[in-house]
Amino acid sequence: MDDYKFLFKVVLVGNAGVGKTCLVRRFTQGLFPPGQGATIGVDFMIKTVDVDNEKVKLQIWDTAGQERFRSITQSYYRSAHALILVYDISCQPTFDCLPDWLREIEEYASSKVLRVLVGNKIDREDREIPTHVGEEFAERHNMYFLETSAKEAENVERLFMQIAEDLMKQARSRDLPRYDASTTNINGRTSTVSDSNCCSRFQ
Ligand SMILES: Nc1nc2c(ncn2[C@@H]2O[C@H](COP(=O)(O)OP(=O)(O)OP(=O)(O)O)[C@@H](O)[C@H]2O)c(=O)[nH]1
Repeated sequence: MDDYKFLFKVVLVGNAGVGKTCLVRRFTQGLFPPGQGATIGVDFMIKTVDVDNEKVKLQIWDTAGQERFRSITQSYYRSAHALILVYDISCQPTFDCLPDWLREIEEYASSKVLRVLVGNKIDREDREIPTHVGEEFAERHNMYFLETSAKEAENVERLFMQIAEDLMKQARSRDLPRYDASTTNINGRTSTVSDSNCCSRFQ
């Protein structure tokens, strides 16, 4: 039976090739897929986890990093409870693009969205971005920070579990409205909420 107490929408963004799909696959299926093709548009996977003995369903949206899909992926920001912004610690340009991604997030996502910065591929030996540089960026922009390896399964479980715990805490303290699938529609109105701006997000 598909019973759960909370449903949260988590959206991954970041440059093409930083490992978004691999992070999602690692967490939801426990594998590191060989020869992963680029994501076309948006894909999603579901995983239900236990937090404090409650079932929390995470709907994880994996967006394409390629510029040509940007207008599609932007429409998914709006109803996100959490946004994971990913860069590749061995690829400086993916870090240099972070301010552009933040501008997108500011424009399209709720100001209350939980924002997480992730430096992926820490198994690689050709690191270009030191940990402290990622940390400082995250601190400056009020983001939670973690370095991961989808390949070696490092910190991946921790990343999503931390998000689930934080969102549950917020939901509990702010009495989050019941999630309604129709709220994922960017122009969607729902009868369950009175403020058309907030939908299933935190107030
Ligand atoms: N060494 C290493 N390689 C990784 C890791 N995560 C992903 N990769 C590799 O990076 C490449 C891109 O991974 P994807 O998960 O497809 O990247 P993406 O961010 O989803 O890319 P788009 O779908 O184009 O936006 C693949 O060749 C992966 O095998 C990691 O943690 N370590």
